[in-house]
Amino acid sequence: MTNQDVVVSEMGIGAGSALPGPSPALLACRGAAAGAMSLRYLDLAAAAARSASCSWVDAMRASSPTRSRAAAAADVDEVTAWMRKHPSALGKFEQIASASKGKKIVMFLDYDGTLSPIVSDPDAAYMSDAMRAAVRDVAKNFPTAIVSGRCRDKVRNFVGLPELYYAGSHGMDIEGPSSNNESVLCQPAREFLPVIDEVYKLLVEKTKSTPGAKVENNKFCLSVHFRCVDEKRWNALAEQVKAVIKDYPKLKLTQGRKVLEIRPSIMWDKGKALEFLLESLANQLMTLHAPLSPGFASCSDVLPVYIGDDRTDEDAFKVLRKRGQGIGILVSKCPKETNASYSLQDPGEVMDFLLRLVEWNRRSSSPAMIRPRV
Ligand SMILES: O=P(O)(O)OC[C@H]1O[C@H](O[C@H]2O[C@H](CO)[C@@H](O)[C@H](O)[C@H]2O)[C@H](O)[C@@H](O)[C@@H]1O
Repeated sequence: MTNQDVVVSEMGIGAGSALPGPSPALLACRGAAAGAMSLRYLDLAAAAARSASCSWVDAMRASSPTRSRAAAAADVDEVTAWMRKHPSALGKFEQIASASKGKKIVMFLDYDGTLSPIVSDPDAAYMSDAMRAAVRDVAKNFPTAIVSGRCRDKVRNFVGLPELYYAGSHGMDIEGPSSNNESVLCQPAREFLPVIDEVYKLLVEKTKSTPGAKVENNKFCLSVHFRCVDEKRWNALAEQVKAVIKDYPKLKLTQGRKVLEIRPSIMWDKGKALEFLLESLANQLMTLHAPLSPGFASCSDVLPVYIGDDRTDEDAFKVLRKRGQGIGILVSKCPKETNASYSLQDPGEVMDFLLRLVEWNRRSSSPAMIRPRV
């Protein structure tokens, strides 16, 4: 197998398989990106005829439409239908709260596009102080983990809360709260470190002729950023990336928001990280409250809530669906194919949801008020 055949797993392309058919909703977003409103099925056929790198580029456009594009994205009926399937987690807050009654919430939060707004410079994706305070409050109430494509150290520095769990490099680098003696808990791709460093250097060299291109070293994976590159050069840049990784059959390409990601072809993703963390966190809860019991993580007493905005978060949403346990919330302004059950529009709404959850937990765990007799 050559790397030309390797996979954009989030789009459902297996090695050597046909191109993915973007959903009508995705096409609508992409259609808006092109300034056209009625692409849909005709475009599906056209999309299938394009080259693999074109499909990456199309998928990247679809995954991160600009605000005006998103606003124009789909017609009202399509948005209404999508919202019916993935209602607002704020609008349905009472439903979510009642699903968590008697259960211990475990909170999983993606970083970019979920806690911080998407910005042009990946090194300047700061989280607001208000969001940091909200996440700190969440962590006081529920075990909380940040699950990110970023290098673990970088995302921990951005968030700045040592009491949390962090899963960096799309879950391939997991650490516990800094108070733990052994804070690194899981690094399933350790053997790939030298090859990732090698490919990083090659990609920097290869892409330096493309104005605006940026390669980010996320330790166990790499990101090639397209956001500041003229769209006319996107196909050529995708080709440059493919030309480098074709010699590395143990690496695969995936796609995110205006980014191509290069990572080890191991069966590990944000979904696996969620399962690993659920097991660790649940065991920790059990040692605090009752004797350790194996398999507690699958017990119905635990309610994982995962909030994320990107294709890579779909691996975690899928795990929740498969387990029939927990709540997946997609952060998106426009219809996207997703395994999440609920939606929020942007990091501002994520913060409102987190604050509401904290307030609900505070009220429901405080002793009932004793009314004076009259
Ligand atoms: O899993 P995440 O925490 O969502 O990380 C995914 C990627 O996020 C970052 O890139 C994205 O955000 C940047 C800053 O807003 C933006 O410039 C870029 O276009 C987005 O793709 C991060 O830089 C990547 O390394 C992560 O893989």
